[in-house]
Amino acid sequence: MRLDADALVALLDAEGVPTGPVPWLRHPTLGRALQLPPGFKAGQRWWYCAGLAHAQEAVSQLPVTLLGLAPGASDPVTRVLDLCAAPGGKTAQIALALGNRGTVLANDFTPERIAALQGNLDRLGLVNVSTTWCDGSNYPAAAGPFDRILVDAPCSSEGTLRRNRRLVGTLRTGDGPARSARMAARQRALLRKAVQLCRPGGRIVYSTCTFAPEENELIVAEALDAAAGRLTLLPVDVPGLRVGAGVTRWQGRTLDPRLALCARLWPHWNDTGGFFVAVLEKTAETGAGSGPPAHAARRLDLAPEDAPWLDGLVERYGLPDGLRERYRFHRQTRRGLHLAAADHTPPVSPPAQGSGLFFHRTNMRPPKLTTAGALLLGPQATRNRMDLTLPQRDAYLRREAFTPGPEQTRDCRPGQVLVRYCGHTLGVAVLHRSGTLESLFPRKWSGCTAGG
Ligand SMILES: C[S@@+](CC[C@H](N)C(=O)[O-])C[C@H]1O[C@@H](n2cnc3c(N)ncnc32)[C@H](O)[C@@H]1O
Repeated sequence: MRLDADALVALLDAEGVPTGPVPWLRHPTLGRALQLPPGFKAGQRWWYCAGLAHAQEAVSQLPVTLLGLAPGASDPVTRVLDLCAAPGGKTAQIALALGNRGTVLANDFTPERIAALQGNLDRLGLVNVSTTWCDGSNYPAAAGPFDRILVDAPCSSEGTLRRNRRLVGTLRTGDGPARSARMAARQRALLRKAVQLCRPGGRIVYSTCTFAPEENELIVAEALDAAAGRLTLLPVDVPGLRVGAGVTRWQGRTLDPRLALCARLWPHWNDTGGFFVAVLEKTAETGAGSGPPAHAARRLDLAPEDAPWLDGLVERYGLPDGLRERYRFHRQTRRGLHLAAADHTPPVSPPAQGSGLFFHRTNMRPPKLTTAGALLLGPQATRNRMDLTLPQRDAYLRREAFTPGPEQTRDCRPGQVLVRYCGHTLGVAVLHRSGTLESLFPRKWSGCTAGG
């Protein structure tokens, strides 16, 4: 989030949107979360498009809070793998909890879902994430080891029944056990891989949004068995959250009693979706040898021939010196330039789909700062920026052209300018010599056109 909770409450208050606290949800770096009214469509609001905040079901925020991402200096967390990441709500939470620094690898199996994930990361200005496209159960060992791994596994989604009524029909067909068995094979392989990739002393959180023990406790039980005492199940103790114990008897079988430490979230207990979560700590290496080797890092350097692109942007918008110390600028594609956190070190293998944020499109004339780049760098710009009125803001988000007043354009030369509303950057526009302002707000982001 680009706004802290108090500033967001004030903004929502001014728009007549009531909010309440989520008493059990508080993170040392992220602060507190807000409860929005039922059915509220955050994705259509201007502040959402400007990347000021993100909306996510409350219970879905639990796994990341249990990863323990802000431990003391003696146990620094800098490398995190999100093995089943798309569309990226939890990745964003991880990246923000690390203070937009370090290295988060966000992996998924489905390319279209990776594109949605990248869209969320771009909107929120997250520069410490590389995305990878792999079957998580075959994730290359060369990428590890990781301090923390989240396995938010694909599942039969029974816990989403409250907001996904179509599931009722599916559940009535009675093929639940067969579906769970299919899912379980994938979940088992994903958790096994996570155990392999985690460093000794590191932590793995396994979660699903389903109730079936075959997809939950039985998967964790197999991981504990395979680890032969070198994996510890930690209790889930979240003040203010009522948590059910994991099942230890199922279909006439008595299971490992430690499984009671897993957490079941029943919808009627905390007014949330249904959820399952287990927190595992790797106490020593589980396989033969001394553990996964340190990964080979990919270089993210700005080629000398690309430096003028950056200089041009700094000049146009009056950006401060020191950007090169703050970010690693680099070219991943012919389309343009990316930037990543200075200490972001993605591995050579698997190759990243994207590292950091695509900020400057250089394959067009004139080149263009992307909207994601504008949202990130805009607050540091000192010229060629323009403040919009409320009707102009909505016209801009609807990609409509309009003519701003002379007092609005005083600070701007014709060409590309940054547009802002209430001090928050919205994106890029072209100020024509005729005085017309042409919106360059991306069509694919215009779920936001309702304004409000
Ligand atoms: C529950 S969703 C993840 C939700 C995500 N963590 C979030 O918070 O937005 C499960 C994801 O796992 C992905 N998936 C399924 N099988 C996979 C596999 N073998 N390897 C990696 N990802 C997989 C699916 O494409 C899906 O995006």
